Amino acid sequence: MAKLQVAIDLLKIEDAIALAKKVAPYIDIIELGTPLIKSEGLSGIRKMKDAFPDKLVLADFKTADAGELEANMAFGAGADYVTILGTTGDSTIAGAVKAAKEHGKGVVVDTIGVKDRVKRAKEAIALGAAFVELHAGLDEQAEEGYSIQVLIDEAARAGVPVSIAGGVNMNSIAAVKQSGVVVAVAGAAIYGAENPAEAAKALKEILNA
Ligand SMILES: O=C(CO)[C@H](O)[C@H](O)COP(=O)(O)O
Repeated sequence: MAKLQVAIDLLKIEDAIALAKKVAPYIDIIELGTPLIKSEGLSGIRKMKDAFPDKLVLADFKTADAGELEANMAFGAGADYVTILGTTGDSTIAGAVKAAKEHGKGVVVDTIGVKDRVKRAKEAIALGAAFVELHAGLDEQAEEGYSIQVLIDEAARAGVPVSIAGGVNMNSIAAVKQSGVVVAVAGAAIYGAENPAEAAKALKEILNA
């Protein structure tokens, strides 16, 4: 069954933890978004893990270099997963995987900016990534003509464990599930909802159906 990951793109850890408290019953992975980590630092990861010791916590570092060092920083602060950019060289991913193995944690490779996401996903899994995020970032989503369908089609033919991020919401979640993802990532559809708990519950119900 696909997991539900909430991407928390807020800037204050107190707000992020308050949101996570509302949605936790329906969420498998709590993601500290890149802006949140830049705003709050490693202590934000520690605070989130301390508040939710039974949840998987993902630090969306989007690391571009020094993979082993940065992954060690994330895992040392309590993260269960760290993201590494797929546009980096293989050695950066391999370094992060080495750190993940030492900590018993996982690396997620983020395909933001990658031209051939399916090809890179296969390479990243071969390097030891836990799963690969087929991702259209906030800027790409804002571009004219963007459709999450591209990611859904790629997930269906990837043949390796992938998540989808970039516009997962009530309109797309059924197709996202159908594509065979291991994780569906929802940010604005949850943190921007009038009732985040209801939004997370509704997404989770479709994933579980
Ligand atoms: O990592 C991110 C941006 O780089 C976002 O958290 C991710 O794209 C989620 O997007 P959305 O709010 O559309 O669900």
